[in-house]
Formats: sequence, structure tokens, C-alpha cells
Amino acid sequence: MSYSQELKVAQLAVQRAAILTKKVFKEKAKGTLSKDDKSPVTIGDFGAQALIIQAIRKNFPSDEIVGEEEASSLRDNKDLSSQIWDLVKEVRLEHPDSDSLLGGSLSSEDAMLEAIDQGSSAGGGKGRIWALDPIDGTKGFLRGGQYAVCLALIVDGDVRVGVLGCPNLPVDDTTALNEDMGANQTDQEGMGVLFAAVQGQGATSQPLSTSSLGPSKSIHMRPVPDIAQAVFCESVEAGHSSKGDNAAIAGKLGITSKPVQMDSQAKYGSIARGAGDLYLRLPVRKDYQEKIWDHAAGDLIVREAGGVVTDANGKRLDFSQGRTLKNNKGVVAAPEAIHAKVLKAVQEVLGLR
Ligand SMILES: Nc1ncnc2c1ncn2[C@@H]1O[C@H](COP(=O)(O)O)[C@@H](OP(=O)(O)O)[C@H]1O
Ligand SMILES: [Mg+2]
Ligand SMILES: [Mg+2]
Ligand SMILES: [Mg+2]
Repeated sequence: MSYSQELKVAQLAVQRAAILTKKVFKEKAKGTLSKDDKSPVTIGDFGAQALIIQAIRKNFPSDEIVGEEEASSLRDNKDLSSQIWDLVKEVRLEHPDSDSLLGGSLSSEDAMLEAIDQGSSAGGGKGRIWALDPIDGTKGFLRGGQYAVCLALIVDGDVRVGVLGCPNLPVDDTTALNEDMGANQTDQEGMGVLFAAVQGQGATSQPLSTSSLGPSKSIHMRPVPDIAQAVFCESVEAGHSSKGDNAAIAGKLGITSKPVQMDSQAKYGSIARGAGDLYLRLPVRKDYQEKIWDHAAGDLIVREAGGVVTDANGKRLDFSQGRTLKNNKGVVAAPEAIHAKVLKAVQEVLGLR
């Protein structure tokens, strides 16, 4: 299957949602709630989830959706709910097909809350399931650093389409990663990139637009002739992946440069286009199960750009297990030619071999 309609809808829906998240940031409309696990969720997360689910429902009404957010906390917080509705009802993508493809505005605040709640699928290994993270890297978003609007289509457990909208990454695929990318990236010229991939058809990048889909370019991981020169990416959050293990792995590989820390699946997009080389995410908490919406799009984009993505045991990420990657521990993403060597270092450091 070509998945061309799924790709187009996903790209336009992510672009439309990114218009909302950028507006939320600019207007400092950063009403924030704290979830049960103490992580933040903002107006942007809820609004983007509503808009993307509306687009999926309009085009693929019988598909299931695994979305990160749910509306229960908003039903108890009318103030926040109406702030979100005020933004959501105004958002427009200036694309000729926008209304017919994505659906015009949602009909009411209640319809918006209902849309948000349609992301409650349990997931699994059968049928068509969209994995949606309306803002990945919410902490980065609040800091003005990296975040990503993430959408992937999983069919019978395999990721077939992946789209990442990264409003605060440079459009230019060749811009080197630097330490400043983690925070205070203002909404300036030259920022905003949309990554996409379809299984078997390669990965692309294009400018994140507020109207049409810009010209897309094929992206590839870069060759790493000397592993000691590899640039590796890790999370900003010390609780999300082990900085100590990463440093020990880098040491074994002879890498002396500091890791580039950035929030969200922007890390997957960055290595896929050869702006960096490795992404390591080794668990800090033994009991944490990674969520499918934090990895599905990035996993496909990196693999379609010539990379290999496994967990610390060398297993492919398994998206057929429900809302989490319960069969996997950690993430090791690298160009195909050096993945085995990186994995060996990971396993030596973790005592897995
Ligand atoms: N203890 C933990 N270990 C690993 N990931 C975690 C975690 N707690 C939260 N996360 C996830 O880490 C994601 C951010 O990834 P990163 O650290 O690469 O920026 C969060 O996504 P959200 O920001 O969408 O909630 C959240 O799902
Ligand atoms: Mg979250
Ligand atoms: Mg996330
Ligand atoms: Mg999120």
C-alpha cells in the first residue's frame, strides 16, 4: 500500500496542530495542569490532540487512536477548557484542501472534549491504530526548547507512516546540533521542520508551513567513519534516561564531545537527517514502560533514513503490545553500519553481556 492519503492527512494535521502550539507559546497562554505522574500538560497539548483526532476521524472513521491526553481533568476545569476552545476554534491551515480534508472547526467545546477522549484506544497488534503525542517534550515546549507534534499509523503492529512536526528545529538539514537548541529557541525565521516517512518509501524533511506542504527532501543518516567523532543525543531530563550510562557508553566508544541534550522526538528527526548520529535512552527507573506515542514516528523515520533502532537487548521496538512498549527496555538508535558496535558498548555498560 502506498499510504499516500494517510501521509497527506497526517502531514497537514500535524502542521495545523503546530499552528496552535506556536500560538499558545507566543501568547504565553501556558495554562498548565499537573498529571497524576506529576508531568505537565498544557493548553497546547489538549488543543493539538483535539485538532489531530478531528482530522483522523474525518478521513479514517473506523481507525483506532492511542492519544496521550484525556479530557477528564478539563471537564472539572471549565476555565481551562474554554481557553482551549477559544484557540482551537480559530486555528486555520491556509491550504485549499484544509476544510475538506481536515474538517473545518469543531462544532462546540463539548465536541472538542469528545474528540480529545477518542484517543483512548488500548492499542495492540491488530488493525489500524494511530499513535498520537500532541506535544512530545512538554517541558521543552514550556522552556522554548525542542518539542514535537507526533503522529504515526501502526498497522498490525508495524509502523507504516510517521510524521514529526518540530517547530523549534532549524529547517536546514545540515545545521549542526548545538547545546543551545535545548532552550530559548524563539519563533524565528529558519525554524520549523516537518519530518515524514512511509514504510519502504524513505524519509523526508520539509519546511513546517502554515499553508501548503513545502517541497520535501529525502533525508539520510550520515556515515560515521570514525565512531569517536559521533554526535550523540539524549534527553534533557535526568529522570528519562540515564546520563551516567550514556557517559560510560560514550567513553567506551571513544566519544569525547558532550552529548547534545534536547527534549522530544526531535532527537530522532535530528539523527535521521544527519545533524547528529546516535540517540541513547537507557532507563533510569526499572518499572517505567516507554509509551508508543513517544517513539512510533521517530522509529520509522530513523529506520527509513538508514538507521537501526533497537532496545538495550537488541530487539526492535514492539508497537503491538498496547499503549506501552512493554517488551522493550531503552532505545539505541544509530546508523546501520555502526549500530552493532554501539549496542555492544551499551550491553557492556549495562552488564547485559
Ligand atoms: N521516567 C521516564 N522515563 C522515560 N520517559 C519518560 C519518563 N517519564 C516521562 N517520560 C516521557 O518522556 C517524554 C519526553 O521525552 P524526552 O525526555 O526525550 O524529552 C515525555 O513525553 P511528553 O512530554 O509528551 O509527556 C514522557 O512521555
Ligand atoms: Mg506528557
Ligand atoms: Mg511524549
Ligand atoms: Mg506529550
